[in-house]
Amino acid sequence: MKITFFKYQGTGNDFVMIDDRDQSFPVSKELIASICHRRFGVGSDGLILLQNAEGYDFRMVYFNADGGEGSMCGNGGRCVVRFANDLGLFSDHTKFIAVDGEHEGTVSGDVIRLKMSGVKDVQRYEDYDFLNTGSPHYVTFVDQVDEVDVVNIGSEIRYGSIYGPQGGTNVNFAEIIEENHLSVRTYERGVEDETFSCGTGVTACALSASLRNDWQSPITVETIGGTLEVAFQQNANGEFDDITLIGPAVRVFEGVLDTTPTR
Ligand SMILES: N[C@H](CCC[C@H](N)C(=O)O)C(=O)O
Repeated sequence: MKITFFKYQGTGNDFVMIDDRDQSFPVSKELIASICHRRFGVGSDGLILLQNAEGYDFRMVYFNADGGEGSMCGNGGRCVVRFANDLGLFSDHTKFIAVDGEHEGTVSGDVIRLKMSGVKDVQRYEDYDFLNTGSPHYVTFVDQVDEVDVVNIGSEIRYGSIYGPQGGTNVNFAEIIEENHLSVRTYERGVEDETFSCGTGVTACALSASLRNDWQSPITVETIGGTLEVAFQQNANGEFDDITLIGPAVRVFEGVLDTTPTR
């Protein structure tokens, strides 16, 4: 079976994107993992299906590189907004549905803004915070993020901490560069590696830093793959809403997949 696909990336978090409005994509963990594989397939951190959804411009269905259906993906959400715009599904403002609920997005030149789910509960501990920004994130602050062994420490926390048994967590290491400015590296579950950027992780780090340092919105976050901005509001109960993830998302190429097994 031949399937046309597109490759998108947002700050170096890359995705295979498929227009699945006719729902013909043969979803299977093995097929998706083989497409995302960087040696045997196209190579990506995840795969996204754009489907029709009643009452919305589209539905985003996200899978991690291991082929498992993931929770929300912030950079993938920004990329699918760009994809839907490229397909002509909306002109500058869109409303779509994803696994964690409704999202809004806007396109203005190079910049994609994605409204994220609200965050009610931040579990705070001395050495780290744990919060769900659409996906679960462990956030710890370090002095020199460049020096961190992200893969080894990240996988230890992902599998070994109390978060391991419940489906695991993504693990973020954040360094404060100056007020309202962070540098973040992320170990992503489902990719089981460091990625160049993680949108829900960057969002989690920004919210955690604002709580710990009393910073106001917006917060700028450097990742390996580029710069993102997180804007938010905190209501009287301390909950975060109107969270927006802002940054570039671009189409890289298109191609045709042969879904007969590649290995
Ligand atoms: N890269 C994504 C996160 C994917 C989440 C996934 N790794 C999981 O929690 O299973 C992002 O930009 O938010």
